Amino acid sequence: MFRTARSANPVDWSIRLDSVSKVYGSAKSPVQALDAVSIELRRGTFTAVMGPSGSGKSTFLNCAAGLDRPTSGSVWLGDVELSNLDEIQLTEVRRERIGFIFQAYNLLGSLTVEENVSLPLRLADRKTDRAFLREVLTAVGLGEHLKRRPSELSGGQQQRVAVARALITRPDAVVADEPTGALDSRSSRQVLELLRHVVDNMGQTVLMVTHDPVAASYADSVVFLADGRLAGEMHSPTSEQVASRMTHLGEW
Ligand SMILES: Nc1ncnc2c1ncn2[C@@H]1O[C@H](COP(=O)(O)OP(=O)(O)OP(=O)(O)O)[C@@H](O)[C@H]1O
Repeated sequence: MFRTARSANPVDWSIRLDSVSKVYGSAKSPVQALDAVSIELRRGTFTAVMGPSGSGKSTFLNCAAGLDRPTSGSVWLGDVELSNLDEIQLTEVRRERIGFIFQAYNLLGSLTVEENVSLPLRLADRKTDRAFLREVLTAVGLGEHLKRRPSELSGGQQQRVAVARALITRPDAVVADEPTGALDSRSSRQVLELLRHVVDNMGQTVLMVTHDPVAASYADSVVFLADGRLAGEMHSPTSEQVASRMTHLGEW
């Protein structure tokens, strides 16, 4: 249903939030995790989300990627409004149109590199395009390790498998929650350069939550959150500028 609408009516943004609020907890003691956040992430751009602890970054990412439903407001993935979807449709959208990268890699230990990467296609009952699989594995620098299992790879290599897995469905957007949080600085740099590469050379849209100003400096723009609200945006950021802005936002 949504596929037809997408091709008939292309839109500029990959992800769009219109006045999204999220309230957790009970009516007696509500926690306003997001407060009327509106933003448009254009296709083919790399956006980092930063903010003090508890400012709503993960909630923002989860709402943007359909992992959580806003209390009010609307979230669009291309021309599909996620709140109009039932749980089955939302699961399908997440599986086929969004690539996920988490801090803990979340690979399946019993599967090889190749099997981990093609798993989203098998789950969606889609045929694996061998040429694209090879292209993606080469892009992440793992073309020589197809038959290895995650335990035989370094943390950085495992995260690059996770990046390949996120790309294999050719999603509308890739969302990454602290993708370098568990990596040393060299492996972090490789993963960030890879995310930059998929934006610049594969036209992907990337949304990344991070605590690290150096990681944020790889993005085209940084969105700052404070107390669940948008607290500014920085284009072509340097790590020094990001660190300085964060210091002004409070403890982080
Ligand atoms: N499931 C939940 N139930 C109740 N409150 C929640 C829940 N998830 C998040 N919160 C609260 O919502 C607010 C925003 O949380 P969120 O995890 O989005 O912040 P964050 O910026 O990602 O934090 P951190 O940097 O520490 O990971 C916090 O006050 C948090 O305690």
